[in-house]
Amino acid sequence: MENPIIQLDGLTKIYGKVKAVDNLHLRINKGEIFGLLGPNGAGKTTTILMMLGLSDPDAGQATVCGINATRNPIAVKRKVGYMPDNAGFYDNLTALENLLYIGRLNGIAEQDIKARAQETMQLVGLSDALHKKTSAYSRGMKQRLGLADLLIRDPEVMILDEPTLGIDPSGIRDFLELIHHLSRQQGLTVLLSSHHLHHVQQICDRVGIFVEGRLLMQGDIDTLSGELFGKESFEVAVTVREEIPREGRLIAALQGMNSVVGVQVNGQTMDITCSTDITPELVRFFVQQGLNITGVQRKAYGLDEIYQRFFENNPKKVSA
Ligand SMILES: Nc1ncnc2c1ncn2[C@@H]1O[C@H](COP(=O)(O)OP(=O)(O)OP(=O)(O)O)[C@@H](O)[C@H]1O
Repeated sequence: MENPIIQLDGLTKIYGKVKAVDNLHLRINKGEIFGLLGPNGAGKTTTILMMLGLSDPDAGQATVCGINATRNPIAVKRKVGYMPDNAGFYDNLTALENLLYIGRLNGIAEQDIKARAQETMQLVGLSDALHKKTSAYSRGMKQRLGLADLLIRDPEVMILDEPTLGIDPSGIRDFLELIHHLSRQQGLTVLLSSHHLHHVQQICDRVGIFVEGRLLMQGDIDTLSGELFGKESFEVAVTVREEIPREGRLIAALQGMNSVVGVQVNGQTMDITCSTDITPELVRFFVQQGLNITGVQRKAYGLDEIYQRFFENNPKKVSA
């Protein structure tokens, strides 16, 4: 059900001759995790700054939590936590001291601050490192502390600019799971920008592909995949013990099956492209043919393929 907490209507920002953001319309629902994807210079940061009321649009408007961000930036800042890609802390202070400082700056009552800071550190999995100076924190720990910095202010929306940048691969998954968990547990709306498609894919409910200031596609992964791959949405690789002839009765029968779009033979593996997921029917077919299946793999198109296909279809956008 539609329940937009972020509404961008015709949002436009022009720098000289560059339309950094060009007539952007976007709705993000309460509790949703939305991924803003796009190459460098696409206009992601400019959009975020306008949503926070830190940059004035040349046309259109950004409404966040029902507040016009341009007219009332202070009210928006109370509802929205923003983590830039270079969030910094006072290195000579401990993590707890940093959070207490942020809590005070944000007007949290003195008698509540310590308990709130400790509770928030627990939420982000840093309870054991409360008294460590942030100079000794790894990049992954700093990003968790960055989340704590937002959460202590009890936001309704979190905007995270390239949150996984610089975190080692094993830490990225945990960090994204944490964002997902927090969003679901607290009903938090999350907008995150990223270049890392397969990371984003793990947790985003919907994504938008943003190029040269324009949102060119938006939707969940299945919808985007359907739009770009159409009839070739699924690929099933079936491996059998026997060598498969490249032509003949078997291939013709497969090609005649409903929703099969293409068949390719590679030794003992057949790659079958189809418009619907007919994996069970394919398995049954192979067994009926007396073949010994040793492996079945269904490949659904992910964001990497979606992105690649998008730019194949729109070569002009590659230069962006
Ligand atoms: N203050 C500014 N003055 C002039 N041009 C700017 C300014 N800020 C951004 N731009 C231009 O606007 C366009 C969009 O930039 P923006 O930083 O929003 O992109 P981005 O998608 O966030 O990219 P990145 O991932 O590199 O940060 C770029 O062409 C950039 O050069």
